[in-house]
Amino acid sequence: MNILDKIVLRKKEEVAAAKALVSVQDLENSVHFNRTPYSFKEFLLAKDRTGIIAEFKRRSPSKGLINGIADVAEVTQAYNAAGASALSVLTDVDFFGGKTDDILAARATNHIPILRKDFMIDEYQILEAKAWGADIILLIASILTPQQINDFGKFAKGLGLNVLLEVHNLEELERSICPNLDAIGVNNRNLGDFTVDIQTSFDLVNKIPNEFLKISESAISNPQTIKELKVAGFNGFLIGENFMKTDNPGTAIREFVTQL
Ligand SMILES: O=P(O)(O)OC[C@@H](O)[C@@H](O)c1c[nH]c2ccccc12
Repeated sequence: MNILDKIVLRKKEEVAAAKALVSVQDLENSVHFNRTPYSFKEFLLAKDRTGIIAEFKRRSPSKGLINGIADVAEVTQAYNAAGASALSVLTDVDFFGGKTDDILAARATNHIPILRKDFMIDEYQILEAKAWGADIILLIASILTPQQINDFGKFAKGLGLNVLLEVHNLEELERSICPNLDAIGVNNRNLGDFTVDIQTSFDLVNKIPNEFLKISESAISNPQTIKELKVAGFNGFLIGENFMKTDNPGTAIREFVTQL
C-alpha cells in the first residue's frame, strides 16, 4: 500500500466522523454557504496578479514538518498582498497538519479565491468547502474514477464552485477530462512515491485543451521556472514549500515576486 492509498483509507474514516458530527443541513445553514465564489479564471488572468497560487501547508508526508508555527491568517494575507492570484489551504488533518478552521480563518481576511486542498472522495466534502467559504475544489485523477470526476465536478459547479482537476500523466489526463472542470493542474510530484520532475509539466501542457486554465503544481522554487512555464502556456503556478519552509513565508513570497 503506498502513501496515497493510506491517505484515502484514512480520509474515508475522517469523512464518516465529520458526517456524524455536522449534518448536511448544518453545512447548508452556515454563513458562507450562500456566497457567490470568486472566479478562479478572473483572478488567475488578472494583469495585476502573479498567477501564483500560494499554499499554506504545515507538513507533508514527503517532507515531514515544514512549518509548525506560521499563522494561517497572517501568512495568507501576506501572500495576497504580494500578488498571489489565489490561496491554497491544506485541510487534511493527519498527513498535512491542516485544521478544519484554516479555510474560515483565511476567508475572514482575504478577498481572492481560496482552494480547499484536500483528497476529495465524497460530495459531503464539497459541501464543507462551500460552507467554509472556499471558491475552488481539487479533484485528484489518480484516486477517482472518470465517473466520480464528472459527478463531483458537476455537483461543485452546481454550487458555483470552481473545479481544478489534478493529473500526473497523459493517461490520467485523457481518461479524466470532462466539461465540468475549470482548470487542469499538472502535479510535478508523483503522489505515490514523491519523486518530483518539472519536466512533467512541459510534457503535458500541449495535451491540455485550451478551454481549461493550465496550472503547474509542486516543486517550483525558482522565478526563472515560472517564466519558462508561462512561455510553455501555463496560467498558474502552485507553490507551497518554497515559501512555507522559511521563517517568514510572507517575506519569502515578496522577494520571489520581485524576480518575476
Ligand atoms: O510544496 P510544493 O512542492 O510547492 O507543492 C505545492 C502543491 O502543489 C502540493 O502541496 C500538492 C499538489 N497536489 C497535492 C494534492 C494533495 C496534497 C498536496 C498537493
